[in-house]
Amino acid sequence: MRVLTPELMRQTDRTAIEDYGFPGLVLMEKAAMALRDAVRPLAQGGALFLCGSGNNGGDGLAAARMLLLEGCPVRVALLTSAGKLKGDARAEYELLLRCGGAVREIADEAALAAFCAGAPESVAVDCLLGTGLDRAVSGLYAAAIGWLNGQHRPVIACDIPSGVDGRLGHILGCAVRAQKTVTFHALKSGLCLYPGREYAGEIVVADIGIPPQIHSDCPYEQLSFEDAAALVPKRARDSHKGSYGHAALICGSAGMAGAARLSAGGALRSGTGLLTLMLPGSLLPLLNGDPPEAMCLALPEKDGRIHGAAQAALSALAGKSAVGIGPGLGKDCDHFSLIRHILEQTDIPMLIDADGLNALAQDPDILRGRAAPVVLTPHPGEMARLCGWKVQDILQDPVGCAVEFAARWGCVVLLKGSATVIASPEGRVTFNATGNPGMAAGGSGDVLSGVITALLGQGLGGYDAARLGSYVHGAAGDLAAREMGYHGLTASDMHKGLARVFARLSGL
Ligand SMILES: NC(=O)C1=CN([C@@H]2O[C@H](COP(=O)(O)OP(=O)(O)OC[C@H]3O[C@@H](n4cnc5c(N)ncnc54)[C@H](O)[C@@H]3O)[C@@H](O)[C@H]2O)[C@H](O)CC1
Ligand SMILES: [K+]
Repeated sequence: MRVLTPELMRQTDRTAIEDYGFPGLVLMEKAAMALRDAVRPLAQGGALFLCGSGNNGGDGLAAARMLLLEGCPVRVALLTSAGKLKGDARAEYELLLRCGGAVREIADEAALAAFCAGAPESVAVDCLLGTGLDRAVSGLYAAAIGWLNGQHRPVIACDIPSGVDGRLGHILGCAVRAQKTVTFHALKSGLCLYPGREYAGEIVVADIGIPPQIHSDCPYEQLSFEDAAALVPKRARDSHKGSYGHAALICGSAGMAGAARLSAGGALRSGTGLLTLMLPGSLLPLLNGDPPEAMCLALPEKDGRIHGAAQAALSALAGKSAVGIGPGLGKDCDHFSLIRHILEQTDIPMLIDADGLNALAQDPDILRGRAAPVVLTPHPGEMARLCGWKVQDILQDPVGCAVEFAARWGCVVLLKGSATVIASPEGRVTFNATGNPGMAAGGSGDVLSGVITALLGQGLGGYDAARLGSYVHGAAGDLAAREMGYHGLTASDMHKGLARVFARLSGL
């Protein structure tokens, strides 16, 4: 599913109008119909529209007319003088008046308060600001947003909740908290990132007739269920365990044997044909053959951590189809050399997580020039150590950070967060839409490492393994949360969820 920035949306709009000859008013009418359809079921007691000075307001004026003509009581406030309306918004204003509607021009906060006081309508519609938002909201618009957020009837947002930056999802001053957002033609990146995503409520993407081929090369996307299903490795009836790869996980240390088990469960529930855990030998009695499906190999260790193990690991990696390194590894000065040896001396697709990333941060230059896929799965703190950005700056612009690092070092970056983003070396970006706050707990990332390593081992490219892995991991957490809730959800609960998600994606 495509995701656009406001800038790309404006270009798309312009191409549809100027190159294809779509009248702008036709697009606005289609947008208004989709908005009307979302408002209608809630408008038994009438609908109150708050409209701004641009085309977002124009959509609202058109939707108000459509509902009025259906017999629905509507009241419309315009937060500018009608004389200042331009183009299609002006045309919609005149149509509304000719169809018997009334529009109250609101010049100040007192007029707004008088208009809104005791409003009888059962739904409010936010058509104040859309993709044209270009500065922090203040004054009259801020008062209107404050009123919408302070009252109890549901709010439907037109295109994007007013005050949410359509690109980065930031709140510019203040923003509308909507129950539902009807967005046009494509998702906007600001609706995929927090806090914008939360302010939007349920999101509906409405087709307004713009040909899909315009900007079909747009680099941003979000996996729908169907997109994810198409990426799942297919299984032929006449296949065997060798057909689905042999994944290796280099993981675990004294006190963190559980990470190895969690990661192993992630790989085993994601279709790997075979799995070998490579661990400090002292951990083997602790694991005690659990999980039974995994083979175990003891690596040299020091103080409970893998140490001096490069040669042993390299020979054990012969014949493996993917390697994941990091879960529960602990910090050891020797890990950097282990990672460098694997990067330089194998062509096995590789995932690096957790303390593997902290080791890599010593010199990410060792990533350069590797032909086989490398997937990094940092959280913002690990990302900061890797790239030198401040955590705060990464949180402000996770896409910019992930894209820059992925392009610079030729790897796939899966930057974790409430909205995980995955960037490819070529500049493609997937926003992950699955997952929930219950997954913000220790061990969740270990499971993800296992999932992605298993997918790499089954032949998926780095970008597809990371984005499908992120999708199924989040969806497994969502399934588990239905049973366990957010507070009681543990990483182990996600293993069975993974199996169920893959079953659904495979049509079973
Ligand atoms: N293909 C489409 O996407 C279509 C989109 N439509 C709708 O049009 C808006 C975008 O319209 P635009 O006129 O470009 O911008 P806005 O209506 O969002 O607002 C512009 C208006 O507001 C002023 N402004 C900007 N920031 C602020 C602020 N903080 N406070 C007050 N005023 C502000 C700015 O100066 C302009 O005057 C899109 O979202 C869709 O809803 C079409 O109708 C159909 C096709
Ligand atoms: K809006």
